[in-house]
Amino acid sequence: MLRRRLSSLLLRSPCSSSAVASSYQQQQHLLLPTHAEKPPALNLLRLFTSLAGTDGDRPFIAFVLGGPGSGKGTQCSRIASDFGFAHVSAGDLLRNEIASGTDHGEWILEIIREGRIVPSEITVELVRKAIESSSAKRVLIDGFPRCEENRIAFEKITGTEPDLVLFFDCPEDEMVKRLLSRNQGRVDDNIETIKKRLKVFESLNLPVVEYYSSRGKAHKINATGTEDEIFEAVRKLFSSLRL
Ligand SMILES: Nc1ncnc2c1ncn2[C@@H]1O[C@H](COP(=O)(O)OP(=O)(O)OP(=O)(O)O)[C@@H](O)[C@H]1O
Ligand SMILES: O=c1ccn([C@@H]2O[C@H](COP(=O)(O)O)[C@@H](O)[C@H]2O)c(=O)[nH]1
Ligand SMILES: [Mg+2]
Repeated sequence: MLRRRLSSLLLRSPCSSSAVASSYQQQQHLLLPTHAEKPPALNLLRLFTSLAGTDGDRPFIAFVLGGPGSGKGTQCSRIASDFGFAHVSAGDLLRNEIASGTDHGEWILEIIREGRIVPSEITVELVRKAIESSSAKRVLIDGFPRCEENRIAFEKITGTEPDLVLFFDCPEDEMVKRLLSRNQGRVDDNIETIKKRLKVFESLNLPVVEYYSSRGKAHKINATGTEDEIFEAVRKLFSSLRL
């Protein structure tokens, strides 16, 4: 019974459970996975090894959000080296799944190629495992949660909330310019996919930032200017934290 209830919670299409998502679906339904894209079955019970109960011991968790190309990865590397954080990039975890030829790899690749969001039962599990296997006392989660449904699933499954949410605020034209000159061979760094990622960002990622803003957890950083200039603002914020 419990298992059935939890399965229905987790196996819903990504970001289709909230009011935000359903209005988004009406506008942008082509960007969402179809029923046929339901992932191969996972051992759902494994997902309920939560971080809850270890709350006192759990690391300080910072979610790092921002549009595609806003500089999340670049700034996370610098925070990691200057402030002793482990850097967990949800996008990298998914790309590792593709590269290591897992059961879900091809299916994940298609979703990324189309700029859509991988279902929570995949990403929450990857992120949770990465946090649990890290010995760091401070962890940056880069590029997750991507939508309200991701956020709710993470909080339910891990029994915890982030301590801090960093939001890199960058104009669209600057993000597009950066992505088109990134040159890392990513399947999603082409103008068609970038346009889709920007729509997903605005419709689905931003509500997560708004949610955490309303809880007083989100800190907006102006992500224009040089990497050094942006890091100065980041450094100020992290220096003011009691970590
Ligand atoms: N302040 C900056 N000015 C100019 N270019 C930058 C700046 N910060 C990062 N870049 C470059 O822009 C590109 C995108 O940066 P980065 O990979 O850090 O973004 P991201 O937010 O992680 O993107 P994605 O969501 O696609 O993973 C990279 O080539 C990076 O070197
Ligand atoms: O939580 C996540 C994180 C990422 N994705 C998918 O991966 C790509 C690339 O992510 P980056 O953070 O830009 O590296 C993203 O566009 C999504 O398709 C995801 O679904 N869920
Ligand atoms: Mg990145």
